[in-house]
Amino acid sequence: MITLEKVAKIYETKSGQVVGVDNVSLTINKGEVYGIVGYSGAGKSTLLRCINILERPTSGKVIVDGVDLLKLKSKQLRVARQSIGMIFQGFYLVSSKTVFENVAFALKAAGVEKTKRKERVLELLELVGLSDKADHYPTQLSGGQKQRVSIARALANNPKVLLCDEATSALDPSTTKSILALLKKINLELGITIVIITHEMEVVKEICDRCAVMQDGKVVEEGPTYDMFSNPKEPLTLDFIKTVLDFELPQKLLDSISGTLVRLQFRGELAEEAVVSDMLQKFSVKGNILHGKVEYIKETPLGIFIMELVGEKTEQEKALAYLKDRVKQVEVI
Ligand SMILES: Nc1ncnc2c1ncn2[C@@H]1O[C@H](COP(=O)(O)OP(=O)(O)OP(=O)(O)O)[C@@H](O)[C@H]1O
Repeated sequence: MITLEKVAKIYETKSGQVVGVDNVSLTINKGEVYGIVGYSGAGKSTLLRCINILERPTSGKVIVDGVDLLKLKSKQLRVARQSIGMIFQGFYLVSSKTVFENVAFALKAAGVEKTKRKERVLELLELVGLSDKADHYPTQLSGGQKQRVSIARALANNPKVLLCDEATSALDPSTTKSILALLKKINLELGITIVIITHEMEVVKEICDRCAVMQDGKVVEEGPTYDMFSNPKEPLTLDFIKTVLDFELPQKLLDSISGTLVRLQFRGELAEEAVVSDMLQKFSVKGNILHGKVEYIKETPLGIFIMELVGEKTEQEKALAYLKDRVKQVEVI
């Protein structure tokens, strides 16, 4: 659905050139929810804005739904942009217009006739759960409701792609969850491809099928979200993963450990969870669980346990070999 080929954006500033995006090549599949994460200044916004040419790349190719956007004249580009909706952290609603008018405006701008607009706006407000707020003004809405209006507006002209620029960063955790649930519904029911930029791994964990990690304008790692969480390759990816799966043990506890400290990681299905109790029955070792969690990465469980194995050295070694045989990832720490 979206192909970026060696996309670069270099800003010319008074103090010299600033690299926004540095030769990024990516493919985002139709119907996918794709996350782009990175710290502030990594180039996420610039890259996202290159997808709908809000930011014109200095070089490279941007192909959306088979159309090479950089080859289009400005009028053709305006039409092509109708199939790419966008929402922002700051909502950008028109404060002097009602919720209804804010959404209707997008239809008017696309040339939809007045009689058809009303029906479509009501349908969109129903989709985002705001049918009762049609006559309200943006100042009368909560942050989550404002984002719902902006989602309705972005979907007005039936886009194939929805770009989300830190869409939940200004929202509290529970409102974030409800907006992510709405985006999930839009992706599943309408088949819209979604690209989300965020610095929150919780967002990626919740809805992204695949994701990319950016630093200094480059993509440093990319892949299925589950693989990124269960087997991060780059230190930066690990940094982000740790914001969700932090397993640092207090130094005082570490100082008191006499046995072998083991970190087990597996898909948290029940059958595999029995590995630990099987191991404790088979060998003369005790296992003290010091930390344990099953996280759901887009609904697929990932179990991580840290335990201390205590007992005779040879029994510990046998127990460890047994664990290594049955569990995909076992690490002595
Ligand atoms: N209009 C501009 N003119 C000059 N430099 C810019 C411009 N926009 C972005 N940059 C620079 O490009 C780099 C990438 O910025 P960008 O906003 O894309 O990062 P980001 O990862 O989205 O950060 P944030 O999360 O803070 O928005 C930064 O060094 C930034 O200063």
